[in-house]
Amino acid sequence: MLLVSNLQAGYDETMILQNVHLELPKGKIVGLLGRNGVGKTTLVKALMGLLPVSNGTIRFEENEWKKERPEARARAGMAYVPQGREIFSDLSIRENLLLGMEALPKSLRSTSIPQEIFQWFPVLEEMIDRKGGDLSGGQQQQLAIARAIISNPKVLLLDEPMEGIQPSIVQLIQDVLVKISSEKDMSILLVEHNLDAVIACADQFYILDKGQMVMNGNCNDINEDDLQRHLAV
Ligand SMILES: Nc1ncnc2c1ncn2[C@@H]1O[C@H](COP(=O)(O)OP(=O)(O)OP(=O)(O)O)[C@@H](O)[C@H]1O
Repeated sequence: MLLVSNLQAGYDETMILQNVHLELPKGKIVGLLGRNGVGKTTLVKALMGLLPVSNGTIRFEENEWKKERPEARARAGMAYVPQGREIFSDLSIRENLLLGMEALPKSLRSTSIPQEIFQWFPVLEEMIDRKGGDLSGGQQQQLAIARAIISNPKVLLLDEPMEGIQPSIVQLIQDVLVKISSEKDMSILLVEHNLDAVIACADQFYILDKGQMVMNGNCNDINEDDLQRHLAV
């Protein structure tokens, strides 16, 4: 679905990512782990077209992404939930969700919110007219994910969705991710610090260290000692 080869990207003169390889198969959840500042967000931004790529390739289905803008990537089926969520605080849950449908072609847009969104995240229906800024952190994160998946993307990029969220909501988000990846055949890249969250819901994992992929594999075969070597601060 998404294949990254030899990717090099960074900010102005500072290269952060070096020869990065990553494969996100259709309908699978891939965890991207790494310590603070190793380049996880930089990679996600490069995939979404928010940062230029200096070298290497990003293939999405049959296309090679080069200079396509984020809006074009969104229309083609990529959705992104940035770290810190970035929901619209002054808009209601309903208005935030309706804005999420803007990524769909006009002919597919609806004026009503698909019921499945509320089956996954019931609290959003209960509080539908409440402003985004008046929600708890966990409720805002549910809204941010719901807004991203409302357009039925093929690929969902999530940057640390469990950060600062209480355990019961972490569990709910993990369960929803597993459900939508299998029911909708959605490919999910889950950027995480938290190894337990990746083990709980991902199929495969990658570890980034100082801008390079140092380890990857299947979550069923994780050797936690090896992983901790790369993740310990
Ligand atoms: N806009 C920017 N301009 C210059 N350097 C930046 C910019 N944003 C990030 N960096 C640097 O790029 C490096 C990688 O940052 P990045 O945010 O990708 O790491 P990360 O792995 O996502 O970290 P965290 O887990 O803390 O979010 C860091 O050294 C950071 O200081």
